[in-house]
Order: sequence, then structure tokens, then C-alpha cells
Amino acid sequence: MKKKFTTRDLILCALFTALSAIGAFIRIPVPLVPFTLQITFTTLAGLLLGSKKGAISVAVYVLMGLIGIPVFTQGGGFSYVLKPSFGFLVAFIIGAFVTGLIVEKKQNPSFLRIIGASFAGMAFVYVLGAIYFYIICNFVINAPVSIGKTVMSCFVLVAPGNIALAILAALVAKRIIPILNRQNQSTVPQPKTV
Ligand SMILES: O=C(O)CCCC[C@@H]1SC[C@@H]2NC(=O)N[C@@H]21
Repeated sequence: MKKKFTTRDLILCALFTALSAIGAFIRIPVPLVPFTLQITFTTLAGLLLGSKKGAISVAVYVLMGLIGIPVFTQGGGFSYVLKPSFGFLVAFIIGAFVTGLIVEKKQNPSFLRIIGASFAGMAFVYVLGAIYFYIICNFVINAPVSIGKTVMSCFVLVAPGNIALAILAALVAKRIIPILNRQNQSTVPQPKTV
């Protein structure tokens, strides 16, 4: 049977859209690319909502920013596509999808699967975000950066904090996923028995 998008799903998606936005405001300035909590919340969206709903919740966040709501680290608006960090925002959608895809394969995923799924999604975010960053800096806005500096700003300086938070998020997810699954099952209409 095709799973329906319930009111509960809508509320959870809206919650993670809001958390992704809040994540942009919780930041530490680091040269070129800030350290933020966005990736923690978008990864958690994939873990708790699954591939499709997780990706939808993050996509809504990115759309909100693109239409002009200042939910990104440097504001919002369509011109944000020319900011070097925009690639990370698009990659958050893919990252949440990949994380969700790996974790939803099991009804009660192990901690190892949860952490593996988180790191896999985060790897997509870093790689796609860094490539976009390099292209925009060097070929669009004429602010040349070397590959070394790109790796330093987009990964080395920020990843340790992101990884520590991902472990924390995975611990939280390990406890919450079974609860969400149980609630999911109890909302699926059961056939009537006489
Ligand atoms: O402009 C934005 O709003 C996006 C900022 C992206 C920050 C990236 S996400 C991956 C990496 N980890 C961080 O903590 N910061 C960068």
C-alpha cells in the first residue's frame, strides 16, 4: 500500500525545515565558509523522516531562502545561487535523501547503520559543496581559491565539529526511530475484523 503524507508527516517536515533555518543562525565564523548547525539538522531530517520526506523538508528550506526569506547564513534571495556556499544548500537536499535511503532499509537500524548513513549523506554535502564553492570562486565571482584552500575551508576546519555532532545526532536518532516507527504503524488503518 502507498504510504500517505499524514498531518504528522507535515508537522515533522515543517519542524525540520525550521531547524535547518535555525541551524544557519547557530554559527561560528571560520575563514571563507562558516561552521554551522545546518548539516546536523539536515542529516537528522534524513535519519528521522526518511529519504523522501527528509529531502522535501530540506528542499522547502532551500526554496524559502531562494524566494527571499533570509534563512541562509548570508541572507537569501535568488542571487544567492552565485554565493560560493550555495552548493552546500543544494547538497543538503541530496545528503538528507542519501542518509534516509540507507537508514530506512531497516525497520530498527543499528547504531552502525545510522552513523554510516549520516556520514554517507555528509560526504555528498562536502564533495558537492566544495566543488560548487571552487567553481563559483574561480570562474564566476573572480575570487580565486586554490584546491588546498577549498579543502581546508570546506572540510578540514568544519568537519571535526560536524562529525562530533553527527555522532550525537545518531545517538538521539537510535532512540527516536523506533518510537516514530511504532507511531507510524499505529496510524496505518487496520482491516476490520468481525
Ligand atoms: O550559505 C549557507 O547558508 C550555507 C553554509 C554552508 C556551510 C557548510 S555545510 C558543510 C560545512 N560544515 C559546516 O559547518 N559549514 C560548512
